[in-house]
Amino acid sequence: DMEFSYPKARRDESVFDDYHGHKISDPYRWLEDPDAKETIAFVDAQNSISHPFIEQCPHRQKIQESLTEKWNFAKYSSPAEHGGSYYYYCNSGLQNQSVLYVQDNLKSEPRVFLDPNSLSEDGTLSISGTAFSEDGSYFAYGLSKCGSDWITIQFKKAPSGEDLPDTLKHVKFSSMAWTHDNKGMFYNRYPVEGKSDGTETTTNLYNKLYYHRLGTDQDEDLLTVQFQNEPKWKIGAEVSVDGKYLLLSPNEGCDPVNRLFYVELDKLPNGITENLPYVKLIDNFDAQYEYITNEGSVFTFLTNLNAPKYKIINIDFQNPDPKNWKTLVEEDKNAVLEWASCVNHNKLVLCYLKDVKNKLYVHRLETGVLEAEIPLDIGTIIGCSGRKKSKEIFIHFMSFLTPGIIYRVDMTVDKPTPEVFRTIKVNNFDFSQFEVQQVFYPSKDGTQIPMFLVHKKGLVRNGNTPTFLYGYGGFDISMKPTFSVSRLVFLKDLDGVYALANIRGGGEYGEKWHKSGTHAKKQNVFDDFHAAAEYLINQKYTCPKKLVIHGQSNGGLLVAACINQRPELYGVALAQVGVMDMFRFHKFTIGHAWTTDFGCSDIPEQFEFLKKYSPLHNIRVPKDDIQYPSTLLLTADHDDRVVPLHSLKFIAELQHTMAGIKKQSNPLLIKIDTKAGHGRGKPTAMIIQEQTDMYCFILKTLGLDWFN
Ligand SMILES: O=C([C@@H]1CCCN1C(=O)CCCN1C(=O)NC(c2ccccc2)(c2ccccc2)C1=O)N1CCCC1
Repeated sequence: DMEFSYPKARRDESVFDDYHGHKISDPYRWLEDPDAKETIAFVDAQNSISHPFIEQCPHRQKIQESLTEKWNFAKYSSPAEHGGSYYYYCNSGLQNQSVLYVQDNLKSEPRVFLDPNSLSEDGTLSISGTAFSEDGSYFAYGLSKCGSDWITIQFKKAPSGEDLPDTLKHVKFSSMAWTHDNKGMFYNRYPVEGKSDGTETTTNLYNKLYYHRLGTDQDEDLLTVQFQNEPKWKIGAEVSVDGKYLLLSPNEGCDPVNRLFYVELDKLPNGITENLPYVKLIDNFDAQYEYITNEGSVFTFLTNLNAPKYKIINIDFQNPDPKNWKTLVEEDKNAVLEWASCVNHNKLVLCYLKDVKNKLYVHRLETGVLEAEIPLDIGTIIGCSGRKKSKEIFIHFMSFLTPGIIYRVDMTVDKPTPEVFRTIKVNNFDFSQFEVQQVFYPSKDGTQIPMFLVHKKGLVRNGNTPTFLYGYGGFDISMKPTFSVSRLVFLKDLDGVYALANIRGGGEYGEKWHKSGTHAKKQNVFDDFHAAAEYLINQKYTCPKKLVIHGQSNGGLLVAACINQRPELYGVALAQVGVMDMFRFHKFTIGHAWTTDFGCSDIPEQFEFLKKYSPLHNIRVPKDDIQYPSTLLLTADHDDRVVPLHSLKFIAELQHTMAGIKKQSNPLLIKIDTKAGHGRGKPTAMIIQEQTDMYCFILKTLGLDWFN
């Protein structure tokens, strides 16, 4: 094992903060300025030790070839009908970005409608957000550079694809809502203050809703809604299916809660103007109200009001008092209602998650009565396209060993049955040699936690199989079975086990499950993950040295907190774009929106529970002969969701703490990519490089040979 000499990073012991009487030093505060020469030098110095370690992997070439070859299969989205034409995404296999195609009908010759690959050499320009006008004659799309959350909105005529000159800048976390006269679109902007290319860390406050009239300049756009006394609020905007209402759903963080205001568009004396007058239908953050459809003034919402697993209610805007609200579909205590869609004028398609498996049902809109189940295999619905006026829907199904099946369902019949519209195929991969099982294991407090295991059939449990454990644990986000070709490399070529732990904080069992992994209960998330590792070890799947843990974003925080707490339990830790400084995260970009899960160090009792697990503030030399696992942090210079400073400060503190400690022979490294962001929109070439890097790190640190 190489004895590492880590780059020396200046420790400024003079920097500290007083948190409610606690003096907390922050010696790497200077790393919070991404443009400082010293920070750039630190990044280069770190890359200059992590690159060679990863590049010198003897199997790198074979790994890259194996990943590239398996990645090279055609990927499709469900088709969606707009203005009588059908649109769908397709990636022929190794294209950096998927291409949007249009065809006159489902059988006719497709034409390229929008090919993002033609817009940048290296594929770092990606589509982020799209919206067709009501009659399908205009198409708005957001373009993101290098994976930043900032987008520039541009427009095309549809279905011709002819470019229009309109360009909307300084857009982030935006709705895109057309008025049904096809004359313009509502969208969100943040105030302009300095650099905004995705490498800045400045906070995003005072989100505003504008209306853009097609054919005019952006500086003529109308500032239609803003909340000057609520800097954290973001304004979700939607136009109702009949075009008569603008629905405003302000939210102030990431909790599934929103207020609900509305504007009757055809009652505006002068049409759309600045400072639209809105009616406050629901003026609290007690619950979420997600618009499904409306019949006149009777609106149908998906809500978690007194229903942590969600239900469907009707609110008549003419009789808005909550005592007049009606439940259309009751909460199901045994399944989470994830989304609902109105199709074929009078049907509701409801998608449930039951023990982390999706189920689809059809109900009557008028009565809420169940009409039929749409039969599906065990797996995940990753997409559904169809609108109120559609007579058919397309469902995109996926699971660990199913790359994708797109079904068409005729919604005009009594018993809607899925017919295969398209099957996504992976060439020369024999899925029959693998199996998936779902197990339930007890966490520290006895809570039963679901976990998926994927591995070759006939696996011998000898306690020595390389195992890859993935988790997230927050923000009401559920980790569902999906297909990943890179995972198959691990299963096939390394004879490994892949484990997906559905730990608390996610949405797998609704709002109670989410809440039980937040604020003062965040430790439950880490306990659930430790317990997953212990289960895999006690059941003889693997041993600590062969156990790889991986998490991204909130999952990067999970991995970092877990190796601080139980370094002896894990062999390799991959913490990608993680949140590491729990005292300061709310100061940067959209970090203030995460206090709904994390809390905030400005509040004394919240500082107390953050202090207990904040990765940056809980690094210490493990006791006895225990050392930190082989650790690789990954981040990128255009990540403006979780700014890179989190990972830079964490690796600096970790290397400082363990430098010179003889027993720490496992490498503690970070890789900072350029022209990349938090993850969304990353081009295929960069994804393959990143997966190759991770596998090289795993192979080298697990001392594994490469089989294929
Ligand atoms: O990235 C994150 C967290 C987790 C999920 C979304 N997220 C975010 O930080 C999302 C930030 C931007 N954003 C909102 O603040 N509201 C969303 C939203 C979307 C999905 C879920 C929750 C909020 C929005 C709402 C309405 C209209 C437009 C946008 C949105 O995109 N984290 C990074 C690490 C910790 C949490």
